[in-house]
Amino acid sequence: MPHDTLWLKDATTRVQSTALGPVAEHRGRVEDIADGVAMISGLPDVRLDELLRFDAGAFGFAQVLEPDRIGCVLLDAAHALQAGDAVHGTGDVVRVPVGAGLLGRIVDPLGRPLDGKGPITAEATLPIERDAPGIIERDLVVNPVQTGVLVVDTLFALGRGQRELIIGDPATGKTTLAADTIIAQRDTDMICIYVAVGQKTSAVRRAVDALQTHAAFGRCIVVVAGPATPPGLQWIAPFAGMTMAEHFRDKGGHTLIVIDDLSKHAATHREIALLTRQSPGREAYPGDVFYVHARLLERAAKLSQARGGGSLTALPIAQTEAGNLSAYIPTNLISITDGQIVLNARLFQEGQKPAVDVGVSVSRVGGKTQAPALRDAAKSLRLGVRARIAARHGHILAKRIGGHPRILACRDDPGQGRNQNDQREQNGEGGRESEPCFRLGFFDRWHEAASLG
Ligand SMILES: Nc1ncnc2c1ncn2[C@@H]1O[C@H](COP(=O)(O)OP(=O)(O)OP(=O)(O)O)[C@@H](O)[C@H]1O
Repeated sequence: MPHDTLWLKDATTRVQSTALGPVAEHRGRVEDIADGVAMISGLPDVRLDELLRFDAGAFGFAQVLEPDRIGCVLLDAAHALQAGDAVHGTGDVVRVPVGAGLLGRIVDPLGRPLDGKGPITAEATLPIERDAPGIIERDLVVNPVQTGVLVVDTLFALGRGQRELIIGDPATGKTTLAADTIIAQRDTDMICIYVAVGQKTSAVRRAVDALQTHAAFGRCIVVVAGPATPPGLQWIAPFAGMTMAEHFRDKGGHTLIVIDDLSKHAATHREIALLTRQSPGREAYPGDVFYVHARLLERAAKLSQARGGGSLTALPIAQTEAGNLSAYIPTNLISITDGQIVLNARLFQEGQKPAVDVGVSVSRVGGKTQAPALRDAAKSLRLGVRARIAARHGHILAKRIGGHPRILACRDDPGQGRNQNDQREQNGEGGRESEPCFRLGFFDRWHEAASLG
């Protein structure tokens, strides 16, 4: 058959197989745009978290659905957008590339390279929001994660699949502790993901330099959402990092994710919530901030053998102000995680580095990964250190004396201790019992209180 006839046949087949009927398409309209958030009308079928495409080429995702409009969080800079621009729903959610092609790379939360080393070769693209493994799919945390930091590995051991919070005031060595942990994995089968949310570029550079200097970068992925990036990108960064980590975990591998830090992520969540006019709650955070972090960290897990036996260990970082662990976000994160390593600004200033506060740090599951002899030694060491701290700072300890539980307090100042040495008695069960059930005494020195037992 001559060439021109072949072409005609091919073209005819293509035209016949093309649907040329009318196509209905919803086009929304930007009503208002400011500070990385756009309010959009005219897209009634859009679903929560759906990826939206603007005619100018930018993307965002639906964060708030109201009857007549949508709060869309932008993933690109807003300067090319304005009120009146057309918007389309994509029917998809935000996805990130995953796979070994990301190792040794610095990317943004959408997996776009930031290191100038060319495009990423992805094995797949997966949604940033995925369900956490269910109870049947999980296994016990039994394998250790060595951090290379003696005080952590002995007193607050970590296990694969654990979630351990690193918390402390600004510049107390939180990032350094996390970076040391990543460096300690360089000769193991652990893949590490470092997610920097709203961190200064110089701090991220320092962490990356440390990883490169110690030859640990080849097994790492660094996800960076700097303070100058749109709030939407900062918001998705921990979720994107989790998806990248889960890919290796689901193939039976072992991964460690460091999220630096969730206090800044919570602040971004608050900023977006206020801009989309959601009701503020405690400290002006919206009511769902606990759920956001719980559903994120719940994705860290040790999987059962039936699911491949992989693990995802999470080291989220949080910042405190003046050592206040009872602020809203720190208490949320402490209750979500399996323990916390508290870095103390005073210890740091005294030159103790890492400035781990043994008195208030804890690892709730990692002890099971230690050899029994080491676990016992660590327990008595912890108690000894805490007793000394109590003696120095007047902490209160509970103790059973003569069959009755008593609360003992020690004071640094001998005079003050003596003055308050009146034993106050408190009847149990609302005063119905005649025998005193608790006694509160103040003692000058810890050994005085301890000797009562
Ligand atoms: N174990 C350590 N030994 C020596 N120097 C340390 C140690 N830990 C931290 N530092 C130093 O303390 C400074 C602050 O450390 P780092 O950036 O890790 O703190 P951070 O708590 O993460 O700070 P930020 O709150 O700004 O994120 C850095 O200059 C770092 O080099």
